[in-house]
Amino acid sequence: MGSEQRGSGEHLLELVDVEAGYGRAALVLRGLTVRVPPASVVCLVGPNGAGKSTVLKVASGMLTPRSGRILVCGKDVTSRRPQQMLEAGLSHVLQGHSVFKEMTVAENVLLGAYTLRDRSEIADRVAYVKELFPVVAERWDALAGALSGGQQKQVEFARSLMVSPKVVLLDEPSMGLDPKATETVFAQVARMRDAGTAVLLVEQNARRALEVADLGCVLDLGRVHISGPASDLLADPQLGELYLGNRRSSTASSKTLKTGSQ
Ligand SMILES: Nc1ncnc2c1ncn2[C@@H]1O[C@H](COP(=O)(O)OP(=O)(O)OP(=O)(O)O)[C@@H](O)[C@H]1O
Repeated sequence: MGSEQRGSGEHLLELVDVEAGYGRAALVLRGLTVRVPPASVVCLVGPNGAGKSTVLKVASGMLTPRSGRILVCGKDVTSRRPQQMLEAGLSHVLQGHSVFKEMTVAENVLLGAYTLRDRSEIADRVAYVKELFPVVAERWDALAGALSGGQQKQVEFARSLMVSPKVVLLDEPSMGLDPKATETVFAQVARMRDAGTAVLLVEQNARRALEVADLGCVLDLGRVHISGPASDLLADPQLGELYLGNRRSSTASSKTLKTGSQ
């Protein structure tokens, strides 16, 4: 087994040489390796259909890989079911809006605690998410449907944090939001990271997401095409033109970018 296939234990989450697809259709992920270090935001960018959301589905157990390994803190959790992945420390915030609009903010957030039995632990987590997301505290008893799209997204973040995950998997959190709400959501992603929860982030808004991220991976055709510090991806003129909508760019800093996996 090569070093690429062994878990280092230094990362919270590792997907190593993962191949995955849907049913009998062709593979979507073709030997992909992505690693999430502690207290970091790792952003996956790339063209439509590259397999970004599929990476998150594999990590949360919604899709079983055909080969490769998934490790959480060095422990092999490959092929576990969604609830077991949640228990291992991986919490998935799906694309689109998943709040229950006819329920209160409190009820929505507490749904994230359904696996917890200890009342004092639940109370501690409620206090934690209320502090992290002030709007959750302010609108605790309101119907979730009465909140704006950006506020509802923060309710989803709060729900995902109730189980004290090691890594939150965020799929397109800015989708459908106006620019102001998008800014709030990205600021909250940074706050989650700063408060100690690592984030694996998929975003169409690649430039803004890389500004928040520590590391970036450019996916293409189910593999990591380039990876490195997010600031270097942002500064790379070729990547800027191909993936970030730059017309032209001034600085090239490709020396810290790696072709392939992190
Ligand atoms: N449930 C599914 N069943 C069959 N094929 C699927 C399913 N979900 C995704 N795919 C296919 O897998 C490929 C990768 O999709 P995925 O959603 O992971 O890409 P993506 O990089 O997140 O794209 P986008 O930026 O458009 O969201 C696409 O060809 C897509 O059609």
